[in-house]
Amino acid sequence: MGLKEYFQENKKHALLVLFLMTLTQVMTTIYTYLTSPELDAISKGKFVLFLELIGMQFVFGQICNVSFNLASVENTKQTQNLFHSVRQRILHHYYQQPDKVSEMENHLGNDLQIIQDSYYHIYFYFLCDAIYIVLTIGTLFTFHWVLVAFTLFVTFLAVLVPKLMEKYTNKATELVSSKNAQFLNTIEKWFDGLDELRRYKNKVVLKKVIGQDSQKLEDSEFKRSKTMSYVQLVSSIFDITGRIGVPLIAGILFINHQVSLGAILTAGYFANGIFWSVKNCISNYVQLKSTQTLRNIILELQKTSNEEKYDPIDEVASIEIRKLSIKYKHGQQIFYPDFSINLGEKVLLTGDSGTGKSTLIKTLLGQIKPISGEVIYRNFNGKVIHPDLRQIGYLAQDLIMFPGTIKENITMFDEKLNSSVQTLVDATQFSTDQDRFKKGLDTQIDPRKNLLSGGQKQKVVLMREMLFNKPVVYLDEATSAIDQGATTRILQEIVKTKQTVLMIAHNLNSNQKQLFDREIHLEEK
Ligand SMILES: Nc1ncnc2c1ncn2[C@@H]1O[C@H](COP(=O)(O)OP(=O)(O)OP(=O)(O)O)[C@@H](O)[C@H]1O
Repeated sequence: MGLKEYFQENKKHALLVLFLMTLTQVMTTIYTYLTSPELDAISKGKFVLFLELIGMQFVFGQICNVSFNLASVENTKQTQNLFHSVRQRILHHYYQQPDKVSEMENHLGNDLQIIQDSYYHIYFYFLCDAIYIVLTIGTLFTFHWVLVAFTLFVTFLAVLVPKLMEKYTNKATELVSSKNAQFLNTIEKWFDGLDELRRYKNKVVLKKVIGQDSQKLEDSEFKRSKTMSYVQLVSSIFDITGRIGVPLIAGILFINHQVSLGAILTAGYFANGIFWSVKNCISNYVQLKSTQTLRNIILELQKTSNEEKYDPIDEVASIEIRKLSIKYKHGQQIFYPDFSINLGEKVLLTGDSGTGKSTLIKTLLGQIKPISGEVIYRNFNGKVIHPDLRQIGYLAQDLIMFPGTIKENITMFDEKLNSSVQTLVDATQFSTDQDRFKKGLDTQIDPRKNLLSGGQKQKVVLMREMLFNKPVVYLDEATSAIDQGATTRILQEIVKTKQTVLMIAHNLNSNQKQLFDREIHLEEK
């Protein structure tokens, strides 16, 4: 992510910014240059010419002022449009490959802010300075070539510095980003359990872990700014040498009658301008380069969002597991018996706690990779297929609710489905629950607050599942908090469908169990 993307966002607009920048610097150069004929005019007693030159200087100064501010505003507009597109693409990436939320937050917040402040914002001033340096060095030629040679020599030395420091500054910026990600990650993990910490009055542990990561983040920020300061220190040495050197050489040339009196003063102004700009360019270049790794990461995130090719989920005719075993990092190996589930079958999965029921479903969903054996999905011809496992209906034990009304949580915000909701309310016996809320199904839900009871949440998510009627559905304790009567009614609805269903449940009575085609019972091995 860099200048290329900046231009691609809106070429015409980017060119306008470049034009306004160049105009600003041309006007600044002329503005400064006019000091020389002004001084020559006044020293020769030509007062009218002197006034005319002052008038011209005023006009050029104003044009410079207007064009600079316009360029700055237009640059912000272009950058913000680009960032909007980048945010959309990053969101798309995480939508397809849901990694950790804190990682996405870090990219969308902190990393984009670093790129904004240390790249696009800086680039604007970097280019302004670079254009100014080229123009003023060119103008120095009109005085004497020795001035140009000296300026180029000092500039060359000054440019070498950031090249040599690049590796260190880049590393320092990366460190800030990774420490920030770690900090957000810690906050996310610990704040989920905030109520529990309050319950046990354990603020100390929270302060300690957050404090440790915050300190690391602070240290990395300090290290980065220390590295940047060293670069600035070295470039200041060249800055002073250049500013004093140019008027000194111009003075010697004046004594030798090779330049006019006005040239000494103007060359001095130019030297100030050039070396001020060179100093800025160097520290800006270091900042620009320091964001390189980060910009590459953001660029990659935007690229990897291409959809993989999957077989449609409605082609699944059977699900088979063979010699499957799973092992968590610090856990025991779990072995599963071979079995297959055919199209439309309703299978109940039971077993003691910890025998690996939830793990099996996660493996069927491709969320966990087995250490041996395989999960095979086949189509109607018995051919192995690779369906998009994210399209399978899945009710995890942790139910996902969204900020919206109860109805929207059932229809997944698709208003066209509103008319089907009432049938589902009857099928899940949600009407008594619904009556407990003043606004019924239009009650707003805040996922962070427990407005709905466990059973009510399960009914809402079950209604969502029934409404979308996915060909394959995995249910993990989806009715565990629902009363027996409603559970029977819901199961009767589920077994009526054509869906292929695998359901984990431990609290079903024998009548409810009989609704299933068969039961697979897992045992500890
Ligand atoms: N993320 C994890 N990391 C390490 N071990 C895990 C993880 N998740 C589950 N386990 C372990 O794997 C084993 C199987 O867990 P799983 O949740 O699949 O069992 P289960 O049969 O669904 O249990 P329950 O009926 O209590 O929900 C357990 O011993 C558990 O401790």
